[in-house]
Amino acid sequence: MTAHDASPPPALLWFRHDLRLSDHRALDAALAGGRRVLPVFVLDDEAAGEWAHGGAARWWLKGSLESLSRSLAARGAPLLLAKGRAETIVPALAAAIGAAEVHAGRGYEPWARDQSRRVHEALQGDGRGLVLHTTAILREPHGFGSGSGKPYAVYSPFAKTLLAAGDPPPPLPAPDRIPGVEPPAGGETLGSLGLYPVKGEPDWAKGFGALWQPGEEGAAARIARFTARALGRYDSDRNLPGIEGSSGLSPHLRWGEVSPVQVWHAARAAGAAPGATETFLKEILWREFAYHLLWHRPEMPKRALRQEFDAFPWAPDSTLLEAWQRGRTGYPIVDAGMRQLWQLGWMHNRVRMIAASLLVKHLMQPWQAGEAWFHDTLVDADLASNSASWQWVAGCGTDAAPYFRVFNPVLQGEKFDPEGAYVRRWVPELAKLPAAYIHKPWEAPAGILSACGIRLGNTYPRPVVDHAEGRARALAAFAALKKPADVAAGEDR
Ligand SMILES: Cc1cc2nc3c(=O)[nH]c(=O)nc-3n(C[C@H](O)[C@H](O)[C@H](O)COP(=O)(O)OP(=O)(O)OC[C@H]3O[C@@H](n4cnc5c(N)ncnc54)[C@H](O)[C@@H]3O)c2cc1C
Repeated sequence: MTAHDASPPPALLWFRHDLRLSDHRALDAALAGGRRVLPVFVLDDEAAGEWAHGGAARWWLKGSLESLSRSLAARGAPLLLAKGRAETIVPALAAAIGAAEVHAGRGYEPWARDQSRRVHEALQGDGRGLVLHTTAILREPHGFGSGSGKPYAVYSPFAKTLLAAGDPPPPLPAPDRIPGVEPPAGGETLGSLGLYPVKGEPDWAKGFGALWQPGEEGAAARIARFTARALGRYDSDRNLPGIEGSSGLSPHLRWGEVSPVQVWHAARAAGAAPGATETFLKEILWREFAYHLLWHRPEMPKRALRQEFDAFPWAPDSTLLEAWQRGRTGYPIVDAGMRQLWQLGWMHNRVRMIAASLLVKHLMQPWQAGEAWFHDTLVDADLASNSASWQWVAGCGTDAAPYFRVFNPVLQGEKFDPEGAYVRRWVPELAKLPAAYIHKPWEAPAGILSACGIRLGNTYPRPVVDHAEGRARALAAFAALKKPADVAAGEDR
């Protein structure tokens, strides 16, 4: 027997939502015992169905795959790109290279779970195995529950348990070398995957590159920037959309260019005030909670978790929806957020809450319509966090903001963007308004409006709905579902 014969059979590493080389447990396992590896990414839009990556996500994915391909090639194992059904492609490639095992990160979306099952069955039929690893989250949701053994439905005890469990084990380093195998012929190229640009569509993502650097290096740079500049003031500044007060890590986490374990340890190592670090880690746990919920309530992207909301009298209206999508509601903070989303593929968290609240409460549009728009336009579009957050805002999630708490978009703007810096940047037609009117241009005296070049209803819209009227209508609809006492307890924030 020659030394070559004695080497173990190669392994196939199937990259899914974990487009990195460091702290990658599936990669680590694939390489164990000195195995050679074939790294593969499969674009399987059919499996994802209506949740196939949206436009902004596809822009990101292209950049991320480009970066991953470069890193893999430099280490000796070029990435094979493929397009089609994973349960056909992965077993065929495993057979072609004689792999005994396929290693991959576990998927948590209902469609990704079905996909894992189909790939597993197809491989099993060939006498091969699919080994799934935790690459995207901190704690697997299955078998993890509250004292009574039931899955968590409320965030606080969930977060408390995870914080009490202590820091996760340290992240794994990226391997220096990845011995590859000769890839079978016939893969796709980044261009032939057809992610972006889409033929016949305008180049709507042309502004994205100024802010974002998809890929593992971009993620590391963003962590370094955040821990050096903003983590120490995260407690207060994360709510201010006009400054860089949060990490901007969401798309990097979404695509697994960095793991939550790495983010956790980087935040701890930064040595910021314990309060600020803990507040930040709790946000990472909101993401974790969303995955926990999605695993245990796979209907979450489509159906209200609180069933009484099935009877809510939503009033779908395409004109109102479009005014919201285009940033033309007449509420400056909302319009600024919706335009930031369109131009950068990202929106500040506080403004996501205000904009989402206006859509589902003042405008009475079904939360699923907002969820779908975010899915298509966010570079961090993530089925778990997106659906959990929309249900939270709409009041129909298990641990949601009470429905009667209707955000006042003027007060929210004045509180979190007091000088109007954020509105001035994203709604330039209001840029010259004094701060006193920037969140309520309709209250500005005619002379001021005209001096600022604003003609309400022309250069900038009047509010699509009056706040007090919208709030009253939403509360009345809610009252049909709930006891009046719950409604009376409402407050204007
Ligand atoms: C209606 C609505 C829809 C949303 N859709 C998404 C989505 O599709 N994808 C997404 O990643 N986040 C979503 N969020 C959550 C949140 O707005 C973003 O994660 C955050 O704005 C990202 O900015 P950041 O990285 O600077 O956050 P930071 O404040 O720096 O937080 C650090 C990380 O914690 C996680 N995180 C923070 N807040 C939340 C939260 N409320 N829920 C889940 N994870 C959180 C993110 O991974 C984030 O990168 C949504 C929120 C709302 C209100």
